[in-house]
Amino acid sequence: MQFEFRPYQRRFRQSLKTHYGEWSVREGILIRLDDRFGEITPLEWFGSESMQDAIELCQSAPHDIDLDWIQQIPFPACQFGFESALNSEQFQAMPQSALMSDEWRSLWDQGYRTFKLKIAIAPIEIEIATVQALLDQLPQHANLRLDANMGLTESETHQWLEFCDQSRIEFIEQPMRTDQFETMLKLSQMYRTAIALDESVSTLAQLKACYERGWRGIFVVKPAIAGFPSQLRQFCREHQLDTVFSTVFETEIGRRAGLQLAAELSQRAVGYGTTHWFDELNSEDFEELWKSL
Ligand SMILES: O=C(O)CCC(=O)c1ccccc1C(=O)O
Ligand SMILES: [Mg+2]
Repeated sequence: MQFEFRPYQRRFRQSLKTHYGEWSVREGILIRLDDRFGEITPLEWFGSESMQDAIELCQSAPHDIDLDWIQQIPFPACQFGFESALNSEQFQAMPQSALMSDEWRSLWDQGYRTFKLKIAIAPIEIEIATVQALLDQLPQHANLRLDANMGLTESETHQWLEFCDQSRIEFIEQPMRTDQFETMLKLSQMYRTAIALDESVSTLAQLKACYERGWRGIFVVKPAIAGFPSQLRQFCREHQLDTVFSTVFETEIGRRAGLQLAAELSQRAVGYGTTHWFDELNSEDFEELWKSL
């Protein structure tokens, strides 16, 4: 197969604020194998390879690539990009969760019924009050998820879970650091509100390790950084994992491949409602995306 690649940069309409700080430009790589497309979107702070690693891998690739070469790729975001290019089929629509910016109403009008809010950015009392105010406004049948990106202490996590148990929150995502696994496991058994692991399970190897250590709560799966889709599919099926599939801000190319896996493997609304965060590279036509770079 003839291989080509094109790096891209995509600016957020407004920077995304998380516990890690602000994110203003997404960098990735579109790849092409004959007439099939794939996408590489590293997320180094989640433990994937860096953008530099991915570029170097693409630069060192032969012009004519075969399956053996693809199977030897050592990096998870590259594994996803190449293998999903081989297998790009059609995808099925799934209910989507919108990553909230300021306004939920326009997202509601676009059809979203599940929303996700980043927390652990401001002091906890302020954030709990904000979430309460939001719940007071949202229609009863809306779902709300909270994502702390590892930013809470154990006592703050208790505080949030107590609040969530009194309200209607679907889950809290990655409340604490990955080295606090045992504490999160204990907390997941103490409250009605579920905990979803995200940073703890960003690659398939980590996901397997958390399963083996006893995690039976929700697993956030970011297929674009999880490694070979074929291996991910096999593990999720074998163990009937309760999963939420989630974007790392791919273009439509990586996103379709992720949604296709989600439709096969997950029951929950997918965390791919993020197109409102970008003005550029929003086309749904792969050829057009490719040509624009
Ligand atoms: O999962 C979603 O609903 C939206 C995507 C999201 O929050 C995200 C996007 C890029 C990197 C990290 C994260 C995250 O879940 O922490
Ligand atoms: Mg998360």
